[in-house]
Amino acid sequence: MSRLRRSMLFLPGSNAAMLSTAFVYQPDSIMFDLEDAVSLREKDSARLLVFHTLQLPIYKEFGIETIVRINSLKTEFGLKDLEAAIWGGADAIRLPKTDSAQEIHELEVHMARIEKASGREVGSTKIVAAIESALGVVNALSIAQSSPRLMGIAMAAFDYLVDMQTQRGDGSELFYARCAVLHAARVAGIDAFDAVFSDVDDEEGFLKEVELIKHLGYNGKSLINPRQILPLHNAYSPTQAEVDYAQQVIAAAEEGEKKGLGVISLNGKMIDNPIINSARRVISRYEASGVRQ
Ligand SMILES: CC(=O)SCCNC(=O)CCNC(=O)[C@H](O)C(C)(C)COP(=O)(O)OP(=O)(O)OC[C@H]1O[C@@H](n2cnc3c(N)ncnc32)[C@H](O)[C@@H]1OP(=O)(O)O
Ligand SMILES: O=C([O-])CC(=O)C(=O)O
Ligand SMILES: [Mg+2]
Repeated sequence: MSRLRRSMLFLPGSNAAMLSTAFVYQPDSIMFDLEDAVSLREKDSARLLVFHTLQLPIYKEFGIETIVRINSLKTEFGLKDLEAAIWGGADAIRLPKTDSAQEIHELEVHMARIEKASGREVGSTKIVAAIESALGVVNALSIAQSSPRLMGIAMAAFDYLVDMQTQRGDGSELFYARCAVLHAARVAGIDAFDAVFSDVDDEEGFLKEVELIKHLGYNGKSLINPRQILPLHNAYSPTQAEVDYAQQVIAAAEEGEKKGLGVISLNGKMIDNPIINSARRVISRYEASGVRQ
């Protein structure tokens, strides 16, 4: 199974206390933000802080993937952010407000140059493209297929909903975009991350949203608060009943194969390849993250 990316925890790159302690919460990925969570007057100091934090061995020791959200390359900060992220050793760059594949191609050229200069293997730094506009949603497939560096695309709901001239409601306002981004990711064979849920005190609302995006097929979600990590990981772990059933399916499939049967039956239900593959996915999720508590 590929790397687990259920939780991607955002934190403001200007917040020294959060930067030095966030590993204790053990998200799958941590995202040092240099874009919208950092004020204009803190852009330079935040970049320096993030550069130094990336070099702390503790994030690697905890197996946490490090991602830097840079400012757009159209701003005066973007290129400096990219230099700091790559020289600092970030695993991936999150490009905000990605509207086209062309923007990823421009980013790649700079990344290759900086990797060469810093002695990093060319191509080793990954990209996550954040989709934050109607144009980005319409272009999601070409964005998702634009580079072998892309490890995922992320739905960014705040800016997207402003562009759509609406706001957060019952989820119907995001349904088309969520599906489009997810389909693009699946066609491209990369991960899909859902949007931030901003009311950190509303655990019930958060879990409802997590159930929806998990059911749609998202790999995980961008988060803004450590209190959201455990409930998310737990929701993504299979239940004991799901694990038991998956084990029965795999045992029945192995038995059927020994007997040379193409189609087998378990408790009166037909078991075929899609069901066996889905059972294998449940088992690998269980092996990676345990059973739901
Ligand atoms: C639209 C966008 O662009 S979203 C992406 C950019 N936004 C962000 O990065 C915001 C990140 N999140 C935050 O800054 C904060 O969680 C807030 C402002 C949302 C809420 O802050 P608080 O109410 O102080 O959170 P809370 O009381 O749960 O904090 C508890 C502890 O977790 C820490 N913490 C909170 N959020 C984070 C975080 N994202 N990463 C790491 N640590 C965090 C706090 O520092 C605090 O630590 P302490 O107990 O050692 O003092
Ligand atoms: O990228 C994200 O997940 C958060 C964000 O900027 C947005 O929703 O506009
Ligand atoms: Mg945004």
